[in-house]
Amino acid sequence: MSTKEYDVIVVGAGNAGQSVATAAAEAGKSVAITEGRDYGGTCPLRGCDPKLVLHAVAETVHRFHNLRGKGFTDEPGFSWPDLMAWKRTFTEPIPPKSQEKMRENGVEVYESYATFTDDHTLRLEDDLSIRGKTIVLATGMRPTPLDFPGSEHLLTSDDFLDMDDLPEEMIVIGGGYIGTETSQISHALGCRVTVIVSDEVPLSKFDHDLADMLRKASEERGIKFHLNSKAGAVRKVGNRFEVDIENKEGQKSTLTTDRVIHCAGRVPNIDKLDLEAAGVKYDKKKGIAVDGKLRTNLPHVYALGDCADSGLPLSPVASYAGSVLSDMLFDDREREISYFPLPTVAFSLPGMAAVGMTADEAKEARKEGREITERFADATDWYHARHLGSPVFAYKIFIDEKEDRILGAHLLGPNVTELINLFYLAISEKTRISALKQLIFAYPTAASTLKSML
Ligand SMILES: Cc1cc2nc3c(=O)[nH]c(=O)nc-3n(C[C@H](O)[C@H](O)[C@H](O)COP(=O)(O)OP(=O)(O)OC[C@H]3O[C@@H](n4cnc5c(N)ncnc54)[C@H](O)[C@@H]3O)c2cc1C
Ligand SMILES: NC(=O)c1ccc[n+]([C@@H]2O[C@H](COP(=O)([O-])OP(=O)(O)OC[C@H]3O[C@@H](n4cnc5c(N)ncnc54)[C@H](O)[C@@H]3O)[C@@H](O)[C@H]2O)c1
Repeated sequence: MSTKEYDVIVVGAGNAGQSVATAAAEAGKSVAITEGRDYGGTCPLRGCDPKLVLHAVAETVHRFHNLRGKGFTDEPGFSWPDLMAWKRTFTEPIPPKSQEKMRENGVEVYESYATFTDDHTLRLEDDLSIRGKTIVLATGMRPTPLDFPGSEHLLTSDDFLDMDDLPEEMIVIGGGYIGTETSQISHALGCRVTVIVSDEVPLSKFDHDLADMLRKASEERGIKFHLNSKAGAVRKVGNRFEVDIENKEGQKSTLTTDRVIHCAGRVPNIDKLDLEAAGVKYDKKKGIAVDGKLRTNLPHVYALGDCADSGLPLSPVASYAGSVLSDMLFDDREREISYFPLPTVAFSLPGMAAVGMTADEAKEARKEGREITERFADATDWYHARHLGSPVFAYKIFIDEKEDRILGAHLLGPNVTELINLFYLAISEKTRISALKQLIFAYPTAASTLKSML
C-alpha cells in the first residue's frame, strides 16, 4: 500500500470541509480532501437547496389555496417529474463544479471514504493511504439508524428529495425540521400525509406555543398528526405498508399507507472513520468532542460542522466554523467559536423562525431575578397575514425593558423566514428598541410588522 503525505487532510467535502481545504491551499499548504459520496455534501445536494426548490413550488400552491375564492378560480396544475427535473438543474452541476473548484485551488481531490489506521494516517479505498500533519474532520450527519422490524422499508430525506413520483398517501415518522418540511411540502403538492411525532408538538425545538398553532393550522388543512407516539414496526403488504405505532399511554394502533419516510432524527456520520484507531474522543449521539477552538483531544486533529459536538447542525454554522478554523490554522488569527444568537428557520407552511432567548431560558433568567417581558400574540388578523390569506401569524418576543433591548424572537407566519434576520441584527448589534422604533421600514412589508410587534 502506498502512502502520500500532506500538510493538511480534510475528510468530507461539504460546506465545512471545502471551506477549510480551500483556505489551507490558499495559505500555501499541501492539501488533500477526500469524500465518500458526491462532492458538495448535504446542503446543496440532499438538504437546504433541493428542499427549497420543492418548497418554492409547494409554497406557491399553499398561497393559491389561501387566496382561493379571493380572485383565483382554477386549481394550479402540478407535475412532480417536472419539479424533480427542475431540482436536478440545481443539484447535478454541484459535484463536478465542486471538484473543479478544489483542483483549481490546488487541493488534491480523492473520491473515497477515509478510515484512520493511526492518528496521522487514513486509509482510502484503492489501496492508498494518506498521512497528514493536520487532519480536519467534517463528515456531517446521517439518518439515525432505527432498529425496529421492517426499518429497511423506510425512505430517508435523501430518497424523498429524489423520488420519481409523489404517492397519494404518505406517513412521515418524525416531526422535527425534516419531518415538518417533508410533510408540509408533500401535503401542499397533493399527497395525504400523516405525521408520527414522539414529542408533544411538531417542531419541538421551536417555541411550543407557536408549534402548536402550526399543528392546528396544518390539521385544518388536512395533515394528520399522532403526537406523543412512536413508530414501532413497518410491514410491506403488497404495494402498501403497515406501520405500528404506540402512544405515551401505551395504546397501540396500525396505520396503512403508500410510502413511509424516516425523519426521526440524524446522528453524527462518524462510523466509517474508526476514531478509536486514532484515539479521537467522541459521543455517538453528540459527535466528535471539540473545544471552543474546534480542537479534538489530539492536538493535530480538528472537527467541525454537523459531525462535531459544537453548535447546531445547520449549514451557516458549518460555514462559519470553517471560516473560524481557517483563520486560526492558516492565518494565525486567534478566534473562539461563538454561535449566539443564532437564527434558525423551518420551511413549514407558513414558516417558523427563531433567534435568541427561548421561553425556557427566559424562565431561568427570571429565577435569577432578571426582569424579562414576554410579548406573545396571535396576529392572524393583521394586514400582513390577511392580505396573503395566511391561516396563521403569531409571535413571541422576549424583551429586557430596562436595557431597552430584544433578547429573543419567535415567529410563525408568512415571510417570517426573512423577517427573523432583522431580529437577529437587532439582537446581535444590541440595537435599542427605541432606536428600532425610529426606523422607517418600507410598507407594506413583513419588516414593517417588526415595529408593531415591539
Ligand atoms: C433534508 C435536509 C434539509 C436541510 N435543510 C437545511 C436548511 O434549510 N438550512 C440549514 O441551515 N441547514 C439545513 N440542513 C442541515 C445542513 O444541510 C447541514 O448542517 C450542513 O450541510 C452540514 O455541513 P457539513 O459540511 O458539516 O456536512 P455535510 O455537508 O453532510 O458533508 C459531510 C460529507 O462528509 C462525507 N463523509 C462522511 N464520512 C466520510 C468519510 N469517512 N470519508 C470521506 N467522506 C466522508 C459525506 O459523504 C458528506 O458528503 C438540512 C439537512 C437535511 C438533511
Ligand atoms: N430548515 C433547516 O434549517 C433544517 C432543515 C432540515 C434539517 N435541519 C437540521 O438537521 C437536523 C436534523 O433534523 P431532523 O428533523 O432529522 O431531527 P430533529 O431532531 O429536528 O427531529 C426528530 C423528530 O423525530 C421524532 N422522533 C424520533 N424518534 C421517533 C420515533 N421512533 N417515532 C416517531 N417520531 C420520532 C422527534 O419527536 C422529532 O420530532 C436539525 O436539528 C437541523 O439542525 C435544519
